[in-house]
Amino acid sequence: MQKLIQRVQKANSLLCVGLDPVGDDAQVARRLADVIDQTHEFAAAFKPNLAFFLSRENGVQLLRETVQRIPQDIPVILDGKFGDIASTAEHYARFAYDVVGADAVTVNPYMGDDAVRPFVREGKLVFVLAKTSNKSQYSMQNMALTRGGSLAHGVATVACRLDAEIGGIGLVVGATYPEALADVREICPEQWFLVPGVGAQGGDLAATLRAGLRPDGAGLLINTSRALWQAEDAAVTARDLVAQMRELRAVGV
Ligand SMILES: O=c1ccn([C@@H]2O[C@H](COP(=O)(O)O)[C@@H](O)[C@H]2O)c(=O)[nH]1
Repeated sequence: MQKLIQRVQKANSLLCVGLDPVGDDAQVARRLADVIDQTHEFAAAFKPNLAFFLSRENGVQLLRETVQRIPQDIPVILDGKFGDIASTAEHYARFAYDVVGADAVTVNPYMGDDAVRPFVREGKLVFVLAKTSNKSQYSMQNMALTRGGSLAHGVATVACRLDAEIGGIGLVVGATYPEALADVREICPEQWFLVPGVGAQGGDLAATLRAGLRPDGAGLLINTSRALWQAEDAAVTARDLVAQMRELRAVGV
């Protein structure tokens, strides 16, 4: 958490650079290095997506090398969407933190809080999927709870209660549903949100910041992956995004 706060302040940025590498092995290694080198100045965090590494031979090695290339003061969020019973989750946690060297993970909380707790460690941050950015999320996440509100609201309530109890919990909330983002912010006023969906998925940056920024102008990590991977000049794309964020934060969106 401290590392994240320091990085956000130092870079004056809320940009999370997503690393979803596609292409043949030689291209991918080169492109990963280029994207990291060109964007790290603007990055509040990096988010490698585990699936894109596991789908290639030597993917774990490539992931470790990728994390090692990222400057040490920039948090790395391993987007694995882990979610299994505690005894198994402990092994995922060891993989993410001890093998890969990540500072944070994403976790699917469907199996309950014992699927989340093993990831909580001193200095680490666990982003729990609450309201995702994909179109079909509504079939699960809009389900009405008997006590009122939706399943997404229920998850947010449990996540920030868990944060109050043990600390180190953030939430994943997509940029594609700003009204839902505002609802989750109301339920969890203090927590950090990892917000994917700006870029290829069409999420609106201004609406996202308006809905989710905390009064201190922080609390959001805005992720974009394909838009940077495919960019002709990733540095320019990252710099422009960060410039927009700074402007919007300065005028209090
Ligand atoms: O709700 C979610 C949770 C995670 N993701 C992941 O974020 C990136 C988004 O990539 P873009 O290319 O910027 O669309 C990707 O790794 C997803 O698996 C998400 O999109 N939505």
